[in-house]
Amino acid sequence: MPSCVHGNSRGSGSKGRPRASVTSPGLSRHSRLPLRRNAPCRKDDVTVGAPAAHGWETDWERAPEPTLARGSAQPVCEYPGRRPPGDPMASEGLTGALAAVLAGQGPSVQSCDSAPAGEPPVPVRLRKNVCYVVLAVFLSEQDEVLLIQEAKRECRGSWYLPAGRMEPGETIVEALQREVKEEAGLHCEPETLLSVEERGPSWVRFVFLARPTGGILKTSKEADAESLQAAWYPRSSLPTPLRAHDILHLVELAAQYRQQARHPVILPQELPCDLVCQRLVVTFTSAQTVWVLVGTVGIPHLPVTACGLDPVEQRGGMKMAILRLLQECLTLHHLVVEIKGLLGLQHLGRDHSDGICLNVLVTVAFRSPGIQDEPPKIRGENFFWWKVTEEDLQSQLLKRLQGSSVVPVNR
Ligand SMILES: C[C@@](O)(CCOP(=O)(O)OP(=O)(O)O)CC(=O)O
Repeated sequence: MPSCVHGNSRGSGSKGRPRASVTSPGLSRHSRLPLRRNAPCRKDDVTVGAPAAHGWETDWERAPEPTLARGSAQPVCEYPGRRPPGDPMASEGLTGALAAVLAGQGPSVQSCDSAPAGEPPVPVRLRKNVCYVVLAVFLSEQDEVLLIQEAKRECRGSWYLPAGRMEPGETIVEALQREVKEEAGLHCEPETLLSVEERGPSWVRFVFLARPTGGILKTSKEADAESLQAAWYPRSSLPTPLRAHDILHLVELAAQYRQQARHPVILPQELPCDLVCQRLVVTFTSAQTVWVLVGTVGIPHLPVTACGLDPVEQRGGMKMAILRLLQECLTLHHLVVEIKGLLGLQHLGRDHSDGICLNVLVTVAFRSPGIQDEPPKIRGENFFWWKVTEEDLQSQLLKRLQGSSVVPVNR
């Protein structure tokens, strides 16, 4: 049975009683911030994106004061009258959720564990307070790249990859297919996410490796406001001028992926979300043992942090939201935190739910080189370290960590 490790909560906060890491008017102290205005914020209201192999049937009643086991090296909380987070039911739920996230899927997001201070985050609105961009890299077997010639006044005549801003109500893949059809005349299917670029939570670009599935390449005779034409060029001799040189790195990413796929196919999961948020798989490894940070407010879950659209979080980028959550439970000054990249992406875009959830792999390690075979202490009751003991899951997670087998963010 996986063990859970809590920080010594007695000395911290309000007499060890668990508290919601995020408070919002009208919510009980033990709830998490609901993301969907019309969705109940039940404590265990989490559904797995894929058919729920591991249901969340547990009807958790928040126990009274947890008692600390005596004599244990690490204070291990026992919850009388409540299954402890290490309980097989909770562990099975966590195993299911982690397996789903590692498979590029993910539970839908109903609430978050951390949000910017002050007012609850406002729901995102595409083209109003967030801009999502889709971009396609087509790389033929002859190592040729599909480029389009821009028609816009400010960049007319320059060459770029097919790209464009998403429109309200469409999914990410629908936006990609629309932009490619408009600018290059081709039908396409995405093969995998290659990269995600962000300039803070209000501007995110999704870069895909894609393949043509039909249509007729747009020639200069079909020039219109979307583009002047499209053409294939050898990767070693792209036309000039380019609209921007940022696409050179993206073309190289595509070529590297073609040579050796560093991560499994990762495609957007059509799951609704109201905010720009990140579900974290925060890991600590020692030898071949791996722990994952788990949120305890409600039913044990992979923690979710909401990104703010305020100038501070804009300037700091989406990593700010990750560091904010970690600061709530860890003493970061003696730790090294590394954001490895994406395991998955969730968005639907219907019914005005324009949010996205990025499933992000993060590692935490001690700065000092000394041998540390236990994860860093956790402050408070809202999180604990879950030791992943299920063999297949543990080896999957270690493999992703060792190979950095994730979609890069801003790299
Ligand atoms: C990501 C871009 O470089 C290219 C896509 O922008 P466009 O101006 O081509 O968008 P549409 O008008 O919707 O087609 C723009 C940016 O945000 O940097």
